[in-house]
Amino acid sequence: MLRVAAGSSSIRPCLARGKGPVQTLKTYLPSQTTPSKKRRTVAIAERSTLPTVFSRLASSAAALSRPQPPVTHHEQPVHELKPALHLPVTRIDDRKVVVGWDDGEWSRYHNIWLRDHCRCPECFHPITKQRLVNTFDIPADIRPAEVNSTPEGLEVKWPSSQPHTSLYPWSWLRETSYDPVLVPPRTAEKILWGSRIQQAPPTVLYEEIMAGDEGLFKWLSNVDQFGFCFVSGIPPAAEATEELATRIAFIRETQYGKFWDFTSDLAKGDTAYTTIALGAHTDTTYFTDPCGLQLFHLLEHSNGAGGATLLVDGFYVASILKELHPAEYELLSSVQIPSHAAGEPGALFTPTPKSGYPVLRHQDGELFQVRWNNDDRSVMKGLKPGIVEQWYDAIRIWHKLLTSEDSEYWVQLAPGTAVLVDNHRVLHGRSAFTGKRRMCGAYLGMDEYRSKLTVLAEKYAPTRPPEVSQQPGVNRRSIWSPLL
Ligand SMILES: C[N+](C)(C)CCCC[C@H](N)C(=O)O
Ligand SMILES: O=C(O)CCC(=O)C(=O)O
Repeated sequence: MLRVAAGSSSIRPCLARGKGPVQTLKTYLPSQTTPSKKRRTVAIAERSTLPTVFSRLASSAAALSRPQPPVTHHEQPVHELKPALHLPVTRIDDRKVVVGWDDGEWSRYHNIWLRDHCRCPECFHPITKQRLVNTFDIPADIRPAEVNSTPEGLEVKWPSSQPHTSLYPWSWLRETSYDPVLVPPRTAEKILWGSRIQQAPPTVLYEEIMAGDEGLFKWLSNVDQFGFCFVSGIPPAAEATEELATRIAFIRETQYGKFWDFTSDLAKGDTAYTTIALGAHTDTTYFTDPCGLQLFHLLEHSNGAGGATLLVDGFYVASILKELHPAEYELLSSVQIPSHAAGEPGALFTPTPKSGYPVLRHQDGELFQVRWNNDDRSVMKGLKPGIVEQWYDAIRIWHKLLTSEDSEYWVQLAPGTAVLVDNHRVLHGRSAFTGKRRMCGAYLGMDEYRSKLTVLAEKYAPTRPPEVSQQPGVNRRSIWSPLL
């Protein structure tokens, strides 16, 4: 879900309608064989505690006109309307098991898929959450000997040649249903912003973060929503800043070192180590996997001026480009950009593939990464001749939007306040400066950041209680966690 922060753009009216650029979640269209989705009403008062209880229509002719699945031995024939615990209808259907839900949906699970996803302690390690069953020992044509709907879930008895009983909780089956997809992937709400974010930039107190995981969760949740978050009240020292960074995860070491403390002395072969202005960019575009987070803390700036920090929400600017210049958006989403870091004699970094990656990267139609550093861009050898000028037109429009007054958020950092930036979304830069300026900080890996946020969210914002109680002595994480 994308939302545009208040007053963020002159074109807001066209964005405001849908509360900003709204993600279009794929909508599943059931196959012809799927019975009507008309809701079945609950005929019997008693309902199980199961999150989804299949209930059967008792009387409406409309329901009976619908093709009914064959009655199996555990279904209550419609004429017997005695109170009973109603569970999802299940049946073996050649190479699949079919589950009928109380909302009229039907899910189909391939037999091989079910056997491969058994989570009993023999098949799935309860502590390490790793698969133990040998997928390749499962006969390709495996077929259940029996399926039963039980209050705990779908019970599958596998044939005597492979004797085994599996149990799949109903809500796990619903969550993982792929034919059809019943629960679309959850994406955290992103709040897109322009220059007016300066009125209320996300900020967390250093002491709150250092005091415990709740403060850390608040900090990272802000980064997840806004793409950046300030930390105020930090002791103006490199040591405290490094300690702050490692609250998230181990620091990602690069050719610039682990924790960096830099100034304009060209100690490293990069213009960051000079006094020149740096336009809005994301870092390490020359890595196959650009660094995930970047922490900046200005420790000193004396005898000079300038050196202001620039932040631009790449997702916000991309949403405007998509709205106003769809053809250029498409070019920035497809043309690969090669990149390099060649300022150190002992290193020459380029990504794999060497042809690089587009500025705007998508998964299932959703923008998930912005990669843009025009200074580090290599020779555009891969451009098709027929689109060279269009591509330059596209990056010119992109640059114009990035550098518009509406997009740029300028802030003068000072000792004691750091900023943590999602380097896959928010571009940063700085104005030229004079005098002695000392900046420290660190890179963190995207996977390490997402892991920490996920673990904190399990504790402070669980999406649902663990499906089944844990085996004693194992870690708190459910073997049925939707995150696995
Ligand atoms: C942050 N630190 C000063 C260590 C290095 C900056 C490197 C910047 C480089 N041009 C890039 O975009 O990756
Ligand atoms: O010096 C700064 O404020 C930022 C430098 C920069 O853009 C970088 O290190 O990537």
